[in-house]
Amino acid sequence: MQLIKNAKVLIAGKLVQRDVLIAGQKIAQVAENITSAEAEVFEANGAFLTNGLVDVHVHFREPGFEYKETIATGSAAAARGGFTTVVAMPNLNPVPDNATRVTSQVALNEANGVVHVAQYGAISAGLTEQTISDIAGMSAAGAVAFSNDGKGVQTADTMLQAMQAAARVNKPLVAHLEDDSLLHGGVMNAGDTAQSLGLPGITGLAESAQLARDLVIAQATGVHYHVAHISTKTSVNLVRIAKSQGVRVTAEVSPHHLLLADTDIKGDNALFKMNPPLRSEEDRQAVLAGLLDGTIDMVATDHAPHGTDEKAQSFMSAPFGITGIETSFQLLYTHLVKSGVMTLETLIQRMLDAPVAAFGLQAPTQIAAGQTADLVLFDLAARDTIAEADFKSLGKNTPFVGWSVYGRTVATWVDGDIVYQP
Ligand SMILES: NC(=O)N[C@@H](CC(=O)O)C(=O)O
Ligand SMILES: [Zn+2]
Ligand SMILES: [Zn+2]
Repeated sequence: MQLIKNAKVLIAGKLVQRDVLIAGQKIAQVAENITSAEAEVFEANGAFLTNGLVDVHVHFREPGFEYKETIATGSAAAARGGFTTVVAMPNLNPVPDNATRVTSQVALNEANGVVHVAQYGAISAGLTEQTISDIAGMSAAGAVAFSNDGKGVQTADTMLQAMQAAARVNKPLVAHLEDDSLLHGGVMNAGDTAQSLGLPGITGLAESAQLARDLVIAQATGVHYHVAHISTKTSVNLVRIAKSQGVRVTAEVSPHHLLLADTDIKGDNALFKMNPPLRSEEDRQAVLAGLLDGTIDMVATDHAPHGTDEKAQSFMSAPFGITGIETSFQLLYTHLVKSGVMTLETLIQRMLDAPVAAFGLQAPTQIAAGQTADLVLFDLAARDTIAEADFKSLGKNTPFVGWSVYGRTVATWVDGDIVYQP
């Protein structure tokens, strides 16, 4: 048994002192003052205790690209970031695009993850085929949702079939929105910064045109359609309208699209290269407003580790993607909560309750007797400077290195066991 003493938990929007007793994998008791002779005491010193955060969009790279990340390193990074459940994307090699491969991927995640690692199945073979995969078979094999993340679904008929199949198993169909015919080799947001750096731009249309198409098909099929890494003002408006029309749509936004715009890119630095690209300041404000008013349901990091050499290349040739799972809570706590843009309660809703509800995940959202002890303790007063050397992730590719942040992770528990401590 373990006894967490003097934690602060959120009750009706207020931080309230509580002790939490853990027995085995579960919480046994929550009260103002618990004493136990047998339990090992963990002194929380007033740190903030919440259920572990949930990230529905990570890339763990195993199998196929273990030099970028493995399930062990990615999940250790997740634990350090305060996450106890993540959902891993299928852009692997081999791609989990049939029931057999999903079965082995689920087993690999379970064997190597220090947190709960749920798995996406691919919509189509190799992420690019126009014929859809066996969605029902992958669902039975344990896939919790379906996506071709990394690639847009190019034809409406493929999307229609995928949505019909996902609707039949009642699991989310998650869209990486990117119309290849509108890309023209772009590497960053089309705009003044791209102009001045002499780099080819990606317009917001590459995202929003496909989104408009998908929302209409989603309405026709009744599927739960989820927008990955939303990035433009037009997209936010489209989701807002669709919700008002009763379309079953949810959306996620990444920490980097909330905190950065293309105007922050000061030169040819590929640490700022990701897909979708950092957009305009107007877009950034629109996604933030969307997250605040609930049009955008949740934060997801799109943790996308790459090799240091790969990201040291120029903007033209480096791969798209930035890491995020180890820095997201601290960055958003510091720049949204501490700065007064949103409450801690809202941030936790967007990083825990909303993803669990939307994806129907097993993760606990309450600190109460009988609940699974997936917990994280954040010291909201502790200040850190984000440093590469501290990362558990093999990916060091983030432009947030050097940023000053609050909200250090003090400990993370999964199924009652401590899986991270500094
Ligand atoms: N976001 C990215 O820039 N890259 C992701 C793919 C993706 O999420 O589209 C990756 O797998 O590296
Ligand atoms: Zn994507
Ligand atoms: Zn992704």
